[in-house]
Amino acid sequence: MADLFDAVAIPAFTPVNLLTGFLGSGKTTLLSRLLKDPALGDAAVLINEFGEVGLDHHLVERLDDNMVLLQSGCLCCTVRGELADAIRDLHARRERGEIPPFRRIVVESTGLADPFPVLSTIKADPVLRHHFRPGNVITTVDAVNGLSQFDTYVESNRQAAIADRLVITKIDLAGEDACSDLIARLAVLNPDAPVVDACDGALDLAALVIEDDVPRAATLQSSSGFYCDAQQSLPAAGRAHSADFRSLFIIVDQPVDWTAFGLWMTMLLNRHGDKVIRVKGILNIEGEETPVAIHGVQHLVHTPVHMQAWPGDDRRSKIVFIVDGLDGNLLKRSFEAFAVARRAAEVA
Ligand SMILES: Nc1nc2c(ncn2[C@@H]2O[C@H](COP(=O)(O)OP(=O)(O)OP(=O)(O)O)[C@@H](O)[C@H]2O)c(=O)[nH]1
Repeated sequence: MADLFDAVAIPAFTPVNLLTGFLGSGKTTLLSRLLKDPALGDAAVLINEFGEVGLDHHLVERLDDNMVLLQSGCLCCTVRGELADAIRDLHARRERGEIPPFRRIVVESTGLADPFPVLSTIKADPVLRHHFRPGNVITTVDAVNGLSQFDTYVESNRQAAIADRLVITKIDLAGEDACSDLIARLAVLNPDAPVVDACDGALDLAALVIEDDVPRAATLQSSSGFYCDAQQSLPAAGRAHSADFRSLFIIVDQPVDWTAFGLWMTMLLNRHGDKVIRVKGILNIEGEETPVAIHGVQHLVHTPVHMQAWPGDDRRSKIVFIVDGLDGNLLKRSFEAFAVARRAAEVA
């Protein structure tokens, strides 16, 4: 196997790119696009998720030895050691020729991660610092929810402030005019980083990641001038996380009735969207061969996506909720009530 790999020159210091951005802002979507770019075909990927169970590595729909899931906690607090271990392990396996000789690592952090400790892990580790170096930090910012997230969550400010590239997502939903205040805020948080539109068809994805290349696409500018109250928008010091985030995980054994589920989720987000910061899941829908991925970000319900195949043998539906100040039992009871109501309707 090593013969196949010999031709690829491994850089003296392999860059480690951080892909960050608040919950549901489009990191995994951008990662999937990045990995399809031939210029990034030789990247190893580390994915970290907040919550008991990770789904993102399934949603990326690329599974190989160079894709590693860092689970069970947040990269900036509980799994920092795991990050260093995972990079060391990739390095050792590359040295032994056991995996394709990646020339870059892309780390997708949780939507709640503070990027500073993540980056310092690479610099501080006695082994890693001789073989790896920090690459560009790419931060996704949600055009629909971004401004209110800056106002509410210190994490999103830190993620934007450290970026080398700021990628605004969901402009297709928000409209360009609605983004000028957001762009103005970004100009205060991080005046040096180019701000680009994820939906821009001309966007050079590889240039987001590869250092020294300025992304080829129109850099966005605010039409309303660069006003912003810096005192409000800059990160506050203090706790690792700005709110009492909890994750909740529901598994459903039986195939789900799509109409009833859609109704339940829409009602949940209408009523509690301020507290349900993120919902994502892979559902086994009655009558469908392949799974459907669902996404909600606060009050916003995204269009469901039909996946090409089941990621493994487990055909149960799995849904992850990240809530801020919402009673998890209430949510579970509401879901059970929905399931019970459905069973009653089936019997009738
Ligand atoms: N319309 C639209 N939807 C988008 C865009 N970017 C992402 N989305 C949708 O937003 C939802 C969340 O996207 P993800 O890529 O999973 O977001 P994430 O940041 O990885 O989420 P977490 O890992 O949970 O923090 C999905 O339904 C995506 O399809 C965009 O530019 N336009």
